[in-house]
Amino acid sequence: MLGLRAVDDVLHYILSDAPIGCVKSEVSALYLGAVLDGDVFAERDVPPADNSAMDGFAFRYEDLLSGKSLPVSQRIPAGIVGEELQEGTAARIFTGAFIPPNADTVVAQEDCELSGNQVTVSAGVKRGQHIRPRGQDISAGQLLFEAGHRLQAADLGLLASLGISRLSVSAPIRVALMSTGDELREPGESLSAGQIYNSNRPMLAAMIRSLGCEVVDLGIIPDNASATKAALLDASTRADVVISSGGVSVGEEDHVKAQVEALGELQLWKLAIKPGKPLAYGRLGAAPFFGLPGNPVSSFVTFCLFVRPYLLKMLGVANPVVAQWPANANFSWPKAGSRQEYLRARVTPGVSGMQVDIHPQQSSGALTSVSWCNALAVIPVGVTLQRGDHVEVIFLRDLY
Ligand SMILES: Nc1nc2c(c(=O)[nH]1)N[C@H]1C(S)=C(S)[C@@H](COP(=O)(O)OP(=O)(O)OC[C@H]3O[C@@H](n4cnc5c(N)ncnc54)[C@H](O)[C@@H]3O)O[C@H]1N2
Ligand code: MOO
Repeated sequence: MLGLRAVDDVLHYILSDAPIGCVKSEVSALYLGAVLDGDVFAERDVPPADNSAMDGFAFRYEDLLSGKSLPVSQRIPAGIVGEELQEGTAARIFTGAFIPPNADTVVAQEDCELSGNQVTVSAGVKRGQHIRPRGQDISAGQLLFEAGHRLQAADLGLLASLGISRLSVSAPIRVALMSTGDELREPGESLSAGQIYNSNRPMLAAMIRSLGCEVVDLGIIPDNASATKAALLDASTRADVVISSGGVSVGEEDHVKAQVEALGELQLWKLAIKPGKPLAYGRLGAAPFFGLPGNPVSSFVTFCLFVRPYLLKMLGVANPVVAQWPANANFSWPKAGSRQEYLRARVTPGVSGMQVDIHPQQSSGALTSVSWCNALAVIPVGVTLQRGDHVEVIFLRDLY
């Protein structure tokens, strides 16, 4: 008998059930969200040589002690290697240019006076100033990333600074996406009476792609047993993971669950969560299956909380579960619920910490609340809140 299961138990169960090691590795051009297959060590120093942090002049510190003007003996733009600096002379130098041998100090041009070819320093100087030393950012041999790290934008820049454009990463997971419902039409099509537009498809597809996975888009599937069965079968042969939305509740028009049971195995159904109670999880042959509830907010929340960490775990990410942060409720929650609630919330900084407001419309059909929010506020089972009470939030920016 499958009852209402607690959110944390379900998360623990599905993550320990996620097939790991089945995703192939491939040497690939690097991209946002790529998951590294092995540790990455630096093979060189960055920057590769001492270089100037300023546009100005490079000197031997000793030559500045007299305060006399010095002749400029060479000009070193970035990209040009200078010659050894002759004693008693200065080098014109630009930001990023390598410091010539024998020079040890740079003075910004604002602190110098140039008269003809003679330069005089007009400010106090410290030995070694304005020089970025070789290896200041990265030293050869340094561990940069551990296996399972997901590349962020700055990581792509960091790897590029080492000359790395390709690495072994987890191959993208193919995720089949089907939207069930006779009432659904795609944007661009005209609507007849009783019909609505398919909002889950672009939303879920975007979230799947934001994880570096590929979408196998099966479009809209009608609400009948044979079409649902055929689509699930097709999906399970073409994809590594199958995701449907809609048709997982208890009505006789809800065919997904029965067909998953007929074709494979239903391992979980019905969670103590709001929105998203009828989430289904199981297997279609080798392919894991997630049946997300049709209500758009329920689809969004269950994808973020369960499917996202599951796909990341399959990709090899070590800690796929998103963090919850402490904040202060700027609302009251007088009625304790029997399901853990994920309220669409907006978190703003305040003098006494993060302040959390909730959207006035918390219906699981109201996507405006998701567009409006920057966080989900987590209200555990049986909890009531007064304004000012501690509440935990999940930031949406951590989910993409
Ligand atoms: N008698 C009961 N009825 C319902 C229960 C229940 O326990 N007993 N649970 C409710 C809860 S909670 C949810 S959540 C929904 C989930 O139902 P389904 O997953 O079967 O979803 P559908 O019935 O197909 O659709 C629900 C709702 O969402 C709209 N929808 C569906 N797909 C899309 C889409 N791709 N884009 C936009 N909107 C979509 C659909 O038209 C319905 O309005 O069940 C409750 N019922
Ligand atoms: O669990 Mo449902 O998603 O509340 O509407």
